[in-house]
Amino acid sequence: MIKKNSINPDLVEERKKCTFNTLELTHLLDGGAKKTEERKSRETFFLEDPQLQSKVPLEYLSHKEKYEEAVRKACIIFGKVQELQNQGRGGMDNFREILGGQLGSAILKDGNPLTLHYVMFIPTLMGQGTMEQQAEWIQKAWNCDIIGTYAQTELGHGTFIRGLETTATYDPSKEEFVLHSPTLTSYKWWPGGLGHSANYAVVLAQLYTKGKCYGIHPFIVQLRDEETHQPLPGIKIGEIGCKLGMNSTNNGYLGFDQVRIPRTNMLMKNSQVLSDGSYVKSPSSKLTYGTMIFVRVVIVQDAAHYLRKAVTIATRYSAVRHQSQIKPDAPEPQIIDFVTQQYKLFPQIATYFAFQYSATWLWDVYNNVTSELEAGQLESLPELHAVACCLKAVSSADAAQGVEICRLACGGHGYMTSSNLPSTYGLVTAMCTYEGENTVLLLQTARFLVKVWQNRNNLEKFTTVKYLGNDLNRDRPFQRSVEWIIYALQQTAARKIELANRHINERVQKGKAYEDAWNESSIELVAAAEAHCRSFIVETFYNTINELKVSKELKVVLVQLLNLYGVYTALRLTGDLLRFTSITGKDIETLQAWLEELLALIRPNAVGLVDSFDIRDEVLGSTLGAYDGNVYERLFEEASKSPLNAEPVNKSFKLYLKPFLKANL
Ligand SMILES: CCCCCCCCCCCCCCCCCC(=O)SCCNC(=O)CCNC(=O)[C@H](O)C(C)(C)COP(=O)(O)OP(=O)(O)OC[C@H]1O[C@@H](n2cnc3c(N)ncnc32)[C@H](O)[C@@H]1OP(=O)(O)O
Ligand SMILES: Cc1cc2nc3c(=O)[nH]c(=O)nc-3n(C[C@H](O)[C@H](O)[C@H](O)COP(=O)(O)OP(=O)(O)OC[C@H]3O[C@@H](n4cnc5c(N)ncnc54)[C@H](O)[C@@H]3O)c2cc1C
Repeated sequence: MIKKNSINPDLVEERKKCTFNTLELTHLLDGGAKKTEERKSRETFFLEDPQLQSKVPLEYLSHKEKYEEAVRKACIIFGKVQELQNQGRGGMDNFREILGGQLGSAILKDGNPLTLHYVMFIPTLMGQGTMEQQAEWIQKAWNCDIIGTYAQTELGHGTFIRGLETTATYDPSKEEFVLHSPTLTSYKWWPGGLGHSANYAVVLAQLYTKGKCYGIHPFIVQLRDEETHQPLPGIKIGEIGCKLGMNSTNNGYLGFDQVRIPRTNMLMKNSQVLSDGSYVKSPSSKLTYGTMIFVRVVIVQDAAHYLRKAVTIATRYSAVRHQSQIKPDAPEPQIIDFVTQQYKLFPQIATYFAFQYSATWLWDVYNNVTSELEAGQLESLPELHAVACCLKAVSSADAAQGVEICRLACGGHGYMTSSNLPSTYGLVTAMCTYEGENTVLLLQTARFLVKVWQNRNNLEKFTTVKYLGNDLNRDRPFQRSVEWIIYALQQTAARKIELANRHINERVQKGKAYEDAWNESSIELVAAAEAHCRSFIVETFYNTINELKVSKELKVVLVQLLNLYGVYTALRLTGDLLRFTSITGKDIETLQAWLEELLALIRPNAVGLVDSFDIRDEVLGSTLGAYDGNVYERLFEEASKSPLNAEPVNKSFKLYLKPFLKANL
């Protein structure tokens, strides 16, 4: 039914209006023309493989069938990844695309049961294993001779990992650890792939040796027989059931009944238990948390990718959809011409760019700090932890909200699963919880900020908090510029940190314990961490755009997006700006007028911008967002796949409706 090769005329017109070269932007976002070519070839390699097509839309499968289909595809995908590696075409880009929102969510729409193997099991072996342990385990894991997961969270504790209850007690007579789950709440609960896919796990447990507890440590534990996949003796394992989304990830539970593992299965790069049971301390107890930092860093990139996918769908749909009237007797406009619609969409486009640049910055810093840690230098770890926590929290929260705004922007059709917006929301909103619940992570950033604030005469060693050295009383008069907005956001963040710190101190002076004072001030602390993060994101966007070497035409558009992101952020924080800077009501009107001007300036390039993201139709997976804009034909085609439409009369008519109708005659 879909008219092949026919592009919706509205989209044809939109593409004519574009003022810059979309290919130039595609190359910029990919990191160069060669990278674009490589990405496209990878996409073709995966997306055009007939084995990776699904006959029936996922939504119509049962929970069990979904899982089985996901495992089938996951095995093919990673078989293909190994094929690429053998051809010398392997590398990080493959993994990022295949496990994240860029490509992975196209093939496995509702999560991948093997993700944790690559995203957490292997990185933990690499980051926490000694050289000998790496030699023993990593090759097996890369070859997929074993499949692992990361089992940290328990039924009773996810956030407070010092409170985990699983124990690993050293028995020097046999040189073994005994893993045990002493209570129901100590059962591991949530690890991806744990239910029925993984046969190994890195298990985080409280280490006991010589009668003393040394806190949580990572252990490699075999869960299932390598041949039969039967759970090993003492292992109680299963899947935790249906969730809001990610229903193919096979999140599982796990209990231990006195399970023995060799001493050498404790990952001992940072701390060790010697054969006689003596404990050798790590240079920092927080090195055990290294894998979590890694995943928080990659989540920022993933959040950006999901957001650009959603906004591509909603922008193309808004260019094709006609509804209502702006003037009497005028034809129904494209809904993208309603300014309120532009206000829903264009800030999401700008937000994607903002997150993309922060994600790139964070990835580079993460790699530098990791090299420093390898060399035994720990100085930069607290700042990396603080910035990774707040960027993970703000990007996941804003992306989830942005995807929901895009869904609402598509009206009723956005509510269809075939729009792919509901399931995208399911994937993105999970990010707000996993890998550290967002409020908790913002409080971690606040802890760092308060400490820095208390020692703000000594800011040289930091990168992200230099502004805390500025004189808070030095006012910069309002200007309609991003530079002023950055100043205002930093001023707001600094003031909020100062206030929260002051309120903690006041509470302490009134006799409260510091921890209680902290808890009572925590609403302000979270707000301070968020403000700090927002000022960082705008500043990073600004610095990146200033350094870009691109054509004049593209630069103009990127600066418009930067300005839009800045003014949109500022207007969302109007109350804060009025409170912490000398901005006036009149100045706010100026910002509002600027926002409206920017929406109008971006309007002709909206479709061009999302086209530049160059997301294939299979990756969008949406009836509303395809490149050709044949929305209504696609909606009909998808409706025809409903199993209820396979027969004109459903058996429920005979069974229930007919007798019911008769009874009411
Ligand atoms: C192969 C390539 C792949 C590419 C892939 C690309 C695709 C992406 C796909 C993504 C899919 C991802 C799927 C992942 C699924 C989710 C997995 C999980 O949730 S797993 C489960 C995830 N679970 C969670 O995330 C649990 C969240 N909970 C926690 O992280 C912690 O318990 C806590 C941080 C909240 C508190 O910890 P606690 O020990 O009580 O700490 P205190 O508060 O007492 O602070 C003490 C001191 O420690 C400091 N510090 C703290 N952390 C760190 C750190 N990481 N570091 C350094 N320092 C740190 C802190 O600053 C403080 O310093 P100071 O002030 O004293 O100087
Ligand atoms: C889809 C998904 C996949 C996951 N995959 C894995 C996995 O593979 N491996 C794994 O080990 N875990 C996994 N998890 C678990 C995840 O990491 C935890 O759910 C997460 O860290 C939050 O912990 P929690 O569930 O205990 O929440 P809780 O900490 O109970 O949070 C509940 C509320 O309490 C508040 N709260 C808690 N502590 C504080 C505090 N100190 N200050 C202020 N407020 C606080 C929170 O802000 C929140 O509002 C996954 C979770 C999800 C949803």
